[in-house]
Amino acid sequence: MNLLTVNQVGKSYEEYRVLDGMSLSIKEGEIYGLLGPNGAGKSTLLKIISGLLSFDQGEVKIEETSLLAQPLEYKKLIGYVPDHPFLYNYLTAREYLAFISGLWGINEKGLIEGVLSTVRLAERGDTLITTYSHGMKQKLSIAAALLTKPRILILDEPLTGFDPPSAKFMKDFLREYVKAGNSVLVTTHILEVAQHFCDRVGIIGEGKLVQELDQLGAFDSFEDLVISVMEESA
Ligand SMILES: Nc1ncnc2c1ncn2[C@@H]1O[C@H](COP(=O)(O)OP(=O)(O)OP(=O)(O)O)[C@@H](O)[C@H]1O
Repeated sequence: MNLLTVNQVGKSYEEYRVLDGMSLSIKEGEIYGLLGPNGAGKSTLLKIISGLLSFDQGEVKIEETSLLAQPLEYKKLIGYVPDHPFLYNYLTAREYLAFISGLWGINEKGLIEGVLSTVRLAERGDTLITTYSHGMKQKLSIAAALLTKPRILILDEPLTGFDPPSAKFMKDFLREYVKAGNSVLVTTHILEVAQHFCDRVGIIGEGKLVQELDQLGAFDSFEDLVISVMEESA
């Protein structure tokens, strides 16, 4: 069953048409990787799907909840983790999560401790964010995204800058998350991550999806294939 549907989305930055007839569906329980050359529009699409950027045409929905028609309900169903998360450095993790919960109007006992321990930050929850490493900031950003119990997590380059234990933690965490009937959408330039971590990938070119691939483990020359698709659509 499709959890996320992007239908014929178009987006221009002034004269420049970044997305033009972009359509994409992500199934329940799936980790979907979005690939494409620099400047293809991956981050733009992620921001549109996350409800952070307006678009000129088309529609986006999670199951039957429409981004345009029911923005607040829609945004609770989605958790966005940017590559460089914006955090308040002079708050502690617990204070930051309390602040974000307040913005959503959430006051659920145990929720903050739950998300902190999910990302294994409970022990450092009372230290200032400014003292955190890149990986810890990413984990905190995920914890914040989990506060609304979203059905889809959207992550821009999620494994960049992680040490091997943190990268493994992140992959295991996301695999468990989709097993519970949720979905994950990631962008990555690392084709090994795309092939061995994602269930399916889509390649963007000329503002739309030019190819989707599944059963990724079966490809002997995945890298060559992806590069040739990108070059053909450049
Ligand atoms: N706010 C903006 N105003 C004008 N142009 C923008 C803006 N944001 C992005 N662009 C342009 O839109 C195009 C797509 O950018 P985007 O960041 O979505 O690409 P990307 O596929 O994520 O690239 P990368 O792989 O390099 O991260 C680029 O040409 C970029 O310069």
